[in-house]
Amino acid sequence: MDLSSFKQNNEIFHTILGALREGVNVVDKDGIILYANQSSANYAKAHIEEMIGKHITVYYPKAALLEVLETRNAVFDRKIIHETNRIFIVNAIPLYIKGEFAGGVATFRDITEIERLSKRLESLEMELALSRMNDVFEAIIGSDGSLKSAIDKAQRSIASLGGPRHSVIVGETGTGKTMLAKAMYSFAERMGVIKHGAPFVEINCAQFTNSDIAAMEVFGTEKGSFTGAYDKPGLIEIANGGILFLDEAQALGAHQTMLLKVIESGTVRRIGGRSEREVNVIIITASSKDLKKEFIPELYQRLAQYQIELPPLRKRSVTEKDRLMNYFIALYQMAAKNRYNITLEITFTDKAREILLNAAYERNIRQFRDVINASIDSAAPLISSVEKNKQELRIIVDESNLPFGMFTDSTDKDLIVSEPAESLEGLIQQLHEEGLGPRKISNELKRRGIKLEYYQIAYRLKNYKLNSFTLRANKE
Ligand SMILES: Nc1ncnc2c1ncn2[C@@H]1O[C@H](COP(=O)(O)OP(=O)(O)OP(=O)(O)O)[C@@H](O)[C@H]1O
Repeated sequence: MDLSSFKQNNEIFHTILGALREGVNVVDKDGIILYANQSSANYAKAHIEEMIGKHITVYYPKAALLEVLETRNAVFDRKIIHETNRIFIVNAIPLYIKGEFAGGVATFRDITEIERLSKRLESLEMELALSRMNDVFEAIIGSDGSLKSAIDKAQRSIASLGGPRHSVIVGETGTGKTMLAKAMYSFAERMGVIKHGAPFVEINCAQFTNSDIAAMEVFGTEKGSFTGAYDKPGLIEIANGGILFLDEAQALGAHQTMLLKVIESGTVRRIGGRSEREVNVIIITASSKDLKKEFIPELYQRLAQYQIELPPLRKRSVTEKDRLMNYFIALYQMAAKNRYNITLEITFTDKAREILLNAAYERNIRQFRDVINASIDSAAPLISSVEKNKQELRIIVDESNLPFGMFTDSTDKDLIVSEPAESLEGLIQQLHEEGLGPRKISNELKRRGIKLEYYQIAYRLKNYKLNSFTLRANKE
């Protein structure tokens, strides 16, 4: 088949194909364009006349037709990202004339908008799933296991027939107290106990330098009560109609009596103020301390009825820890999808997973989450080195990616995760760059509680050098 015979034979088809909204390209067996319709020319931002006789790659560098010419097999529904960043869905078939291979024909459609919308839909679906997860108790991992009684109490404190009660959540740092308080808020909203959109006000009383300042924030101040004081509502007033979450409430010190008064009377008096203001607020206090020692007895008694206890991570079953781990991995994937539109497939090696699940975490679930994120960070490339338009990425996290301090050759059961969470690999490289040899690095690591022999370090350094050499060579 050549250009002139193609023209003579196909006048009618030219008219039909020219009217199609799909792009159509016909090439000979060398990839020279014999025919391109108007839609194809539009997509390529060219004129039909100039395209004819040129090689297909001039206008479509990643043309599926190239594969057809090479393999003589058809290609169906291939998604191709064009240089212009437009996405096409392409079908291409080999062309046989009188039994002889003569080239190929491709039809294609621009699906950029459809793709964009479907990605948006996907991310909205994920957001929705996540928002649901945040506001229903069932989505809290462990709600059907170690947190069952805590959640039962939380529900009762909000939706008992006698009206909502104030409560206290007790648990070590990072065990999910804030998360549970937020779930209680959503539950109260759903049950109609508070109005939809009612305030949820959260404050950590321990963040202030002393209990007087914390109290001024919580209860408000009245002008003239002390030099420089001005009229300012406290968080209790701001939370009126909703929920006030007082984290580390024991830090209110002697002002706990004021809190007790709010709970008893449903009124608040600002610091330095004379009048009482009515407030209708559900107070959820939280503490990581022994409340019997920390709260004034009356406040403790008042709240103890609804003392909701959250277990530390070490008391949670391996199955729950495993579910938590999968949940945090899913959150990581979701973040990459939303931010960079990249679908990550993250796999932890069995060994890495085992070490992570058996380590001890002083800051509980929060630290567990941070360690998982740091491990994935360490195994994943930086976004700057991810190929443009890359949509899928596979990440394997092995033990070398786990944060420093977790890695050990010993069989100790109690691995303590130390901070900062940096990768062991990174630390070795850093020490090496500071001029230390394998033996000195091994000693330094031992000092930091990591047992790694000098020959193991030498091996890692060799790999590191090879990698950085390859990197440099690629750049040059
Ligand atoms: N059961 C759970 N299921 C899923 N995620 C959880 C669970 N418990 C805690 N988390 C997550 O762990 C992290 C820490 O939880 P949170 O901030 O609620 O802890 P906390 O007890 O309030 O900590 P602190 O005492 O330091 O304020 C959050 O990212 C939270 O979403």
